[in-house]
Amino acid sequence: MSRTTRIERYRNIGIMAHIDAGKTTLTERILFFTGRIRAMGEVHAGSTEMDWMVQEKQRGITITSAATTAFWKPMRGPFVGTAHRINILDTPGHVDFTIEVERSLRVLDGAVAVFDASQGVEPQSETVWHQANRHGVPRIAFLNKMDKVGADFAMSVHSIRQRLDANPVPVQLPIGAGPEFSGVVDLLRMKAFHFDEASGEPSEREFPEALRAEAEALRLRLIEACAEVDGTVLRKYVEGRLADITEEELERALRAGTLQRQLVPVLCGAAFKKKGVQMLLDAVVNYLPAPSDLPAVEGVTPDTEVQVTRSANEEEPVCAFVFKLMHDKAVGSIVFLRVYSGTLRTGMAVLNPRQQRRERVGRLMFMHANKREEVDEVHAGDICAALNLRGVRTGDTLCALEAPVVLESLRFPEPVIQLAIEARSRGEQQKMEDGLVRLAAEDPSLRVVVDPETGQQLLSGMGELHLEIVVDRLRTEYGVEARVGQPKVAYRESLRQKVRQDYRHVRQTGGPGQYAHVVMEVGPAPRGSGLVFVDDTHNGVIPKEFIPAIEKGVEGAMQRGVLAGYPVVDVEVRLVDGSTHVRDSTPQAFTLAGSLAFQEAARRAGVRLLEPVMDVEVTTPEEFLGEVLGDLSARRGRVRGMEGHGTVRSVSAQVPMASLFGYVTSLRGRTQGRAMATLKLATYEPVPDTLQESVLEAQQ
Ligand SMILES: Nc1nc2c(ncn2[C@@H]2O[C@H](COP(=O)(O)OP(=O)(O)OP(=O)(O)O)[C@@H](O)[C@H]2O)c(=O)[nH]1
Repeated sequence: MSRTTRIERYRNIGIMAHIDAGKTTLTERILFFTGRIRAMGEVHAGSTEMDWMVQEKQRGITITSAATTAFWKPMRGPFVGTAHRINILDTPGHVDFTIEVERSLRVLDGAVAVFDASQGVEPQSETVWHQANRHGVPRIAFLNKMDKVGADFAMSVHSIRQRLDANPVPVQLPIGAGPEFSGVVDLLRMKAFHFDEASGEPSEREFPEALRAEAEALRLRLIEACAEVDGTVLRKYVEGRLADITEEELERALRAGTLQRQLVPVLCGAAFKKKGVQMLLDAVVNYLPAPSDLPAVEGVTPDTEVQVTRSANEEEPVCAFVFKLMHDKAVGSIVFLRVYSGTLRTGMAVLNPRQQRRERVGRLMFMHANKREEVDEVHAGDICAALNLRGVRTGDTLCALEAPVVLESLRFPEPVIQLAIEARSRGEQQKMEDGLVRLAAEDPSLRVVVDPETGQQLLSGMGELHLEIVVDRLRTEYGVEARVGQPKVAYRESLRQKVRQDYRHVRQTGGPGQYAHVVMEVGPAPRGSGLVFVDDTHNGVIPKEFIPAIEKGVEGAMQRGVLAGYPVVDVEVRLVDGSTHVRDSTPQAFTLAGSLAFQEAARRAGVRLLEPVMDVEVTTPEEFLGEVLGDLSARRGRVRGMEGHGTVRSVSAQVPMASLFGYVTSLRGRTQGRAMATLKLATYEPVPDTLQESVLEAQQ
């Protein structure tokens, strides 16, 4: 079966937004209008198609980004009447699930940024927006909830410009706002459309003269933005021939400007009322890129690390990226793939260079929320799922055997909190371990290690909600009722100063002996550098084959921690001297020597704890501002900024994670549920010495 839709007619998009801006509702409406589902699910009733995991239904928030496919024929614009395949990745808005956003942004080609038109840009939208900038994702903006009291189109556009430092270009102007919201003016065509109350269907109506001046002004702004990217529009604009500028020219310029990320077309509507959704679909096709519009992806060859590219073409050797794993009771492990080049067929052998494994491609399918459509092959541009790829991990590349390539992996966020859990019985122990292995494979922002002292499993993750959901999934999906400790801060350890360490590991108790001797300088390295290991030995005092063994030993010791079992970070180790024994020196002996030498050095250098410090953004009604500020300072918080419009204030502060447990709940309590907060990792800072003592005592 060859491909059914040409690659130029693909749009791989994500829908990104602040919690509650209406992503899930919008996605449901898109699926409705594109004919994939008949009855629209309502988020409240817990019956939507995309939010299908049990926890999602209970919590009404989107945890997993599900992928789904829809077909759309634009009603206007350059592609009018041609069927386009839109692959949609739903992305959660909660900051605890940033890995989900990150992996979606990694594989999608364009995005719709949804905002609540009564709020404008909210803190979480800023985070996601910057993530999208980092990935170079072209965007269009949808100002949702225009029907809500307080909806303000101009304020929202302004906040996109101010807070996101973007270039928003309205292509529509709403007719009415709040309960009076009834339609839009299309600024390219200068025509007015009315949305049917029941069906949301747009139909042309008489131009509202009261909006004429505002519409003209916005159209001029649109033309100016287009003139910056398109020569023809520029010429006509400069010559004052505004009336000669055609709809086609504006469409072309808007598309080019969006693809080059010079501008962001802005549309509006009310997803809940089905208003504006079809026009948004037109804009997705008209302004967002097809895979073939984008530069070829870059990767490196596995051994020689030579740069190579793969373009969105099915004749090229196959290359696909694993962006997500999911475990399914019925079919086992589901691997989500974005195919960048070539064709992947059932039964074909492919290479996974990072794991140095060959894999045979099993069943292939397209996903629609939790339903599946099996296919024999998938092509460049597709987003699909594959079964029975056993050795695969998130961030891996799958490629043709004869043309190996590794694409850049995903960035995994740092965990900030830790939770000890324990099975209630021996019988459950194994079940719990299996469950955790699977959950950690699905979610690379979850780390699981065994505490060597207590034998408990230690989970670390992005926040309280994140770990709460993991424990919940253990119960519902794996039937394990675990005993759960209090959440704790995921500290790190770092060295205070540089020391020289001479370490000789000698063992001669019958049988073959062990001998390894290393001399190294061990000290702190700049933030974020992990382990910098330098071999500075001369004249082969330590043969080259033992060097990686020493590094491995150091790495292991860093992972285990020296002071209180937290990983040691940012270390420079300079191996300067050493010696070997003809018979008794082995890689194992050198690994041990590396590990013990590091531990000894770290103890002498002194270790201090680093604590995660979070960026906290609180949005609160003005009347609670004093209360919120007082509470933040009691939590060792530093307020960094305050702004606000109307009676709402937003405060940004940095607060140590250690004093943030239960913050969101307590904030709600203090403000009658009216203030909201988002937390994300800002940095790691040394714990004050006086506090370090008490943290360590509490550990005992
Ligand atoms: N007034 C109004 N409410 C809307 C509109 N769209 C969505 N909502 C409501 O806003 C709330 C949040 O909608 P969701 O679709 O769950 O938002 P979300 O962004 O997907 O939320 P998360 O999945 O938790 O990130 C729900 O109560 C919706 O009914 C709209 O156009 N107008």
